[in-house]
Amino acid sequence: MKTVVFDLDGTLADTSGDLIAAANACFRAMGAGDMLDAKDAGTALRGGRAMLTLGMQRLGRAGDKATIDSYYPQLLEAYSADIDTHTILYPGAMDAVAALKTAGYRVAICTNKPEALAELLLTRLGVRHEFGAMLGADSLAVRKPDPEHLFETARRAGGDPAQSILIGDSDTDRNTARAAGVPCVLVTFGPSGEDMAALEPEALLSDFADLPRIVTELIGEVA
Ligand SMILES: O=C(O)COP(=O)(O)O
Ligand SMILES: [Mg+2]
Repeated sequence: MKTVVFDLDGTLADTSGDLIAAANACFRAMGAGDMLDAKDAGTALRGGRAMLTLGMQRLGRAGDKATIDSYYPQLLEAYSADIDTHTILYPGAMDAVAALKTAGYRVAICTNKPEALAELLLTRLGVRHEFGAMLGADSLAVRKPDPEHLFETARRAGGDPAQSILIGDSDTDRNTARAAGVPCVLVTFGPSGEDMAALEPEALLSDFADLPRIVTELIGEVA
């Protein structure tokens, strides 16, 4: 069974606002001010450690890995307390998911967000039940860019891993798909949109309305 596997942050949802707020709560707890703002959305979509690392650089403490490690749990706690205040699904994302399911594809999510947070966010957004499987960063012993994370996501959705496709927004997603030997579609509507073409995905996606057609072109129709 052919499976369309989606990344979450920066692909299905713009989570950057709530992620930045959670990171700033940590910097305030350190006695610093808000170190990140909306212009740091690209860093936010790479996850909590990326945001803490950038803020510590701005504080002139770039090498302070111990502080980053010690504040990471606090960041996750702040984030889970306010996970869907600013977060929105990208326009047309769920219409594309519905169209893919109607066409017979399995749909699933493979994210490097911790599984419990991804579950919470998808449930709050009211869309968890739309996906046949959802694997997070800690669901397996490996995570993206290890291709097994993608393969196991497809399997748990009832799909054939070799007949999957990954829709993502980052070099991690691109590298995962390449290691898996499956096509990759990268979205261009996020903050790093103009950099996506340089990663040479099999297709670029600027509007979710185009996704069903692109998927069929790349992995074929469901028989
Ligand atoms: O939180 C991260 O590291 C990124 O999450 P993603 O894999 O859904 O983009
Ligand atoms: Mg992403």
